[in-house]
Amino acid sequence: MSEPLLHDCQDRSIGRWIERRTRVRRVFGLKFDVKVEQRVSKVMVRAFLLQRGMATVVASGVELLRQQKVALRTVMKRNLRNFPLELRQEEDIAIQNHVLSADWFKQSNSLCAYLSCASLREVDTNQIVASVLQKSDPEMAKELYVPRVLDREANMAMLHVSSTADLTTNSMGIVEPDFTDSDGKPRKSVLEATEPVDLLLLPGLIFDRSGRRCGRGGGYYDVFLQKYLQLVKDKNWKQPLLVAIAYSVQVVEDPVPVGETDIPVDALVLSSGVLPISPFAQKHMNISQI
Ligand SMILES: Nc1nc2c(c(=O)[nH]1)N(C=O)[C@@H](CNc1ccc(C(=O)N[C@@H](CCC(=O)O)C(=O)O)cc1)CN2
Ligand SMILES: Nc1ncnc2c1ncn2[C@@H]1O[C@H](COP(=O)(O)OP(=O)(O)OP(=O)(O)O)[C@@H](O)[C@H]1O
Repeated sequence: MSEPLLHDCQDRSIGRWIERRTRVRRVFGLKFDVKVEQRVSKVMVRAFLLQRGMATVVASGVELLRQQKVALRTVMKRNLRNFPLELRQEEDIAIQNHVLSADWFKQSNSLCAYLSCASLREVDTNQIVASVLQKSDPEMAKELYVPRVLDREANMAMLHVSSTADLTTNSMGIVEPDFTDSDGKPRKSVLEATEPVDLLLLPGLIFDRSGRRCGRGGGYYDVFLQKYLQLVKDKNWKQPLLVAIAYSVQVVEDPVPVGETDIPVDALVLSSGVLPISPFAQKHMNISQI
């Protein structure tokens, strides 16, 4: 077998670590002619090999998919850490403006949105959440549901909030609502609601232009979406629009590896504009593709 050369890799993700210096390294018993500016960790090499189907690790099916995702997440978290703050802030503003000015957003009556966590380098949702909760502009007045983790088994609720006073930061640094409102009444939950939601704004770590999504590995959104889409089917409700918002660096060229439980998004909102992907999005978002 010819030995793969790490410096052949032109991926934006891995290319960052390539420089003019050449030296030979042994990783997983293979000899690599590597040009590195930083220490190449085993997980980087594994990501590179897995991406090219050259994995020396014996794994198949579900386990291979899990390893591919772990490797991709490691690379993407590093890319996000290296993404300059000023660019990130510019994209935060542009992305939220695209959402706030879109007809599909203005016309929605209810939505689920995540509450962004700065230390996780998630696309900021504060302007969107503030606009919805402000209630002074009738076009922006909407019912808002936000996630609340229930357990470590990937279960999460989407609970109704009507004010930022309803929110507190949990031990993981994620802002969440209490289970009860200020009157001590249980909050309305999307999975027990009598009305459908129109729109879901989803977080994620890695996306491709076909709408494949890879999250942080908890499975919380995949499980929630599976339950909610089943409810929609059972109740004969209208389909919600699944929209992910992402920084430019989070959209990769190669297909994101996915399994049967991964639910694709209908559209992406990037700093460059809205990218409708599914026929449903093409029909309802009413804009030309970017
Ligand atoms: N803002 C926000 N809220 C959310 C999610 C999310 O992704 N973003 N979730 C979506 O599922 C659920 C919570 N799931 C989470 C899963 C992982 C981590 C996290 O901190 N992950 C670290 C690694 C931690 C570790 O490996 O021990 C990381 O990704 O760096 C946080 C929340 C519900 N609420
Ligand atoms: N609908 C589901 N039912 C049961 N288990 C699931 C479901 N969806 C995902 N899982 C499990 O959850 C774990 C994490 O899944 P995955 O890596 O796809 O999460 P993720 O997409 O990164 O996270 P998230 O959905 O929270 O953004 C996997 O073990 C997966 O099998």
